[in-house]
Amino acid sequence: MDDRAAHPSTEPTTPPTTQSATPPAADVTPDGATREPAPDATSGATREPGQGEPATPDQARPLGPWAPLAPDGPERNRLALSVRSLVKVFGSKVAVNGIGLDVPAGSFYGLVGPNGAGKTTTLSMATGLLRPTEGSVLVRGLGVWADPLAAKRTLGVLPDGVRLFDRLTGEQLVTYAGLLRGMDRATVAERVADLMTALDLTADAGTPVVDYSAGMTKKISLAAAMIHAPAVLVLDEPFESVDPVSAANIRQILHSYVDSGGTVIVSSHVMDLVQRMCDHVAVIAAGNVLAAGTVEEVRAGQSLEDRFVAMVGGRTSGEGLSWLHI
Ligand SMILES: Nc1ncnc2c1ncn2[C@@H]1O[C@H](COP(=O)(O)OP(=O)(O)OP(=O)(O)O)[C@@H](O)[C@H]1O
Repeated sequence: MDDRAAHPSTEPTTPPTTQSATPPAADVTPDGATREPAPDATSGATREPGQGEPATPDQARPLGPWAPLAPDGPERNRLALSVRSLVKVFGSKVAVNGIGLDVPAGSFYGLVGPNGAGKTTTLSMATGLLRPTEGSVLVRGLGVWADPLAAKRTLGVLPDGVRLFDRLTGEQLVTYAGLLRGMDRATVAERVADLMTALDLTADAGTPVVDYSAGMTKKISLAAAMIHAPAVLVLDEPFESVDPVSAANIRQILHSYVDSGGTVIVSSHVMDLVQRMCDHVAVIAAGNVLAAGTVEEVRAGQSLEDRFVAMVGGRTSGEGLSWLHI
């Protein structure tokens, strides 16, 4: 079944993304607020502890203390994420080469690209985990690097390859993430129980995360990213190592979240999954956006996988490995 058909996006179609010549964002330090951000238990990044009133989980209306963005407002207010001329250089390596992306609010947005394309680097800069060499990022109109505390309040992030406080149990880790977000203990306890059930982790709630399998670790990280019901979820490879039943449950949770007005940005290598699950997609290769828009626009009548291979190239015949043939 086509997941998207069952869960249509709440946002009108937008034209394919174009690069922009917007000048780089100022290299601004946190905005002079009197409170220092607390270390983040789940990602090692800094996050702001104070939050608005926690909301009651309710799939019929927005989950968090954020209002849906007005579909008829100015363009920057209709975008959950807006990336302009983003560059990241590591020594002599240009990992991200002037990327521009517009993610409509209320969309389920896929980011695809070959290994080393720059997806993780882009998402890390978009969520304030990695400082860009150049460029600007707005989350719901708030500058991630100009106004990091305000921008990060609206984000839930599942980073790739970032250490967790894995001596905590799964339950403790997610509880800690909720408390860092300034939520009250009763609400945190309620949501932790809900998340453990939804992600099939209840039986392992008391197990240290260091003893979790790769898939369980992915799921507990996802729970920590969702506990405060953020407006925008940025998930780097959320389905990697996750079993098919858990993956279906997670997809259902994410679709309900999008239906309620939330935005999901997800990176994945599984084209079929992205085609079925997402309503928008961007193809990245060698630090550049090759195509971006609705899934229908980007795949242009082909399967997303065929379109991806045609755009990205790099297929080899496997010749030269004759020694492997038995
Ligand atoms: N800290 C770093 N120092 C040096 N080079 C880096 C660093 N992080 C990433 N790179 C390089 O930047 C490029 C993009 O890496 P990135 O992890 O963003 O790719 P990706 O698209 O997420 O890849 P994959 O699909 O394999 O996860 C790669 O060539 C990588 O080697």
